[in-house]
Amino acid sequence: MSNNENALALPVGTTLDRFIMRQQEDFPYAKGELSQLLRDIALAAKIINREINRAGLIDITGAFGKENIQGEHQQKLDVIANIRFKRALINGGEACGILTEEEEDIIQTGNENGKYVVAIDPLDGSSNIDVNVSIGTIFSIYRRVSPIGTPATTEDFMQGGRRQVAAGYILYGSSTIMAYTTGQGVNAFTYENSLGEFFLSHANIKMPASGKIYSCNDAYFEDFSEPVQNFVRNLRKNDGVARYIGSLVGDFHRNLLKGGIYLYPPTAKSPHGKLRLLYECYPLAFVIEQAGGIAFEGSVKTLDVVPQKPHQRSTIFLGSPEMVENLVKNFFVPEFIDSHPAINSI
Ligand SMILES: O=P(O)(O)OC[C@H]1O[C@](O)(COP(=O)(O)O)[C@@H](O)[C@@H]1O
Ligand SMILES: [Mg+2]
Ligand SMILES: [Mg+2]
Repeated sequence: MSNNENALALPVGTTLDRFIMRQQEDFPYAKGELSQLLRDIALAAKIINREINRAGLIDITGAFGKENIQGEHQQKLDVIANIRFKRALINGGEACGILTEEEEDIIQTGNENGKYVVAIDPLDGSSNIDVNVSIGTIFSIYRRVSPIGTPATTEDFMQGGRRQVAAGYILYGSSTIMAYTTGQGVNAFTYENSLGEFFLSHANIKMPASGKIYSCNDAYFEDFSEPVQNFVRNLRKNDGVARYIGSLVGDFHRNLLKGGIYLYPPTAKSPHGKLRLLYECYPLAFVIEQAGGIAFEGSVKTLDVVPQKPHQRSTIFLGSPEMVENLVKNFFVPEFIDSHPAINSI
């Protein structure tokens, strides 16, 4: 295209679809199933984006009136998002099973020839739904280990964080962004409402090595272990900037772009952490490692945590590498480091 033509008709950019197809070309054996799965997730995200944008105008705000497997009161949008993703994955045909925050058991999609399973947090940041604060979706994809042509099994989901073939999130904020990795870096796409398309807006994201931002719920500060309290105190003393939206996806995305650290240590209320390993911690750990950051559970890297149960919780410290290393190497007591040799791999 000539410069005049580009000046006359500004290029709109690379659509998510086109980017997925180009990435697929890197995998000569690929048949397009993972590409289709990513497109199915993007489609559900577009529909949820439309519903979130007009949530106050249609009766989809407030509590749904039931509790989920986590013992949390479901919001209507939690349930709606769960339905939308299930439907998109069932109709898409590539996922044989789904594990979702909103349901206890694995969902059999009926696509027994599907090669993948998806673990998903359909709506992240539920406490912010009705107050127009950024919320999100988090997803993690594995190639199944159970035989093709049979129902999905728990084993398909319990392969461990390093077996994810793709992971990412959608942020429904001032703009809607889908960011994901397939192990070849992290790219983010911004949704263009009028064209109904996601366009590449952040190519090959690299997280700043350090930063000033720390994100943790200060209300639990007294519960934090002394090393973590000292780490936060030290940040406060050294121009640290406290930012906590209370939506993991929102806090994560900001810190990914600006540098920073998100901490959800053990608390009295959540002694094993609050966040869920399979559909919150693992996927964001995959993304952050691909962007040059570190995700740490407290004694090992998050992606090296061995999964025990589908809905298990985990503590997490994830962010800019220098900040996580500083926490682990300078604030964790030597005895703790000695008794947790994996720390030295940080
Ligand atoms: O209110 P707390 O304890 O700080 O927890 C906030 C965290 O809980 C979450 O809302 C949990 O996710 P869900 O909303 O998907 O349940 C995170 O998004 C957020 O970071
Ligand atoms: Mg969540
Ligand atoms: Mg959720």
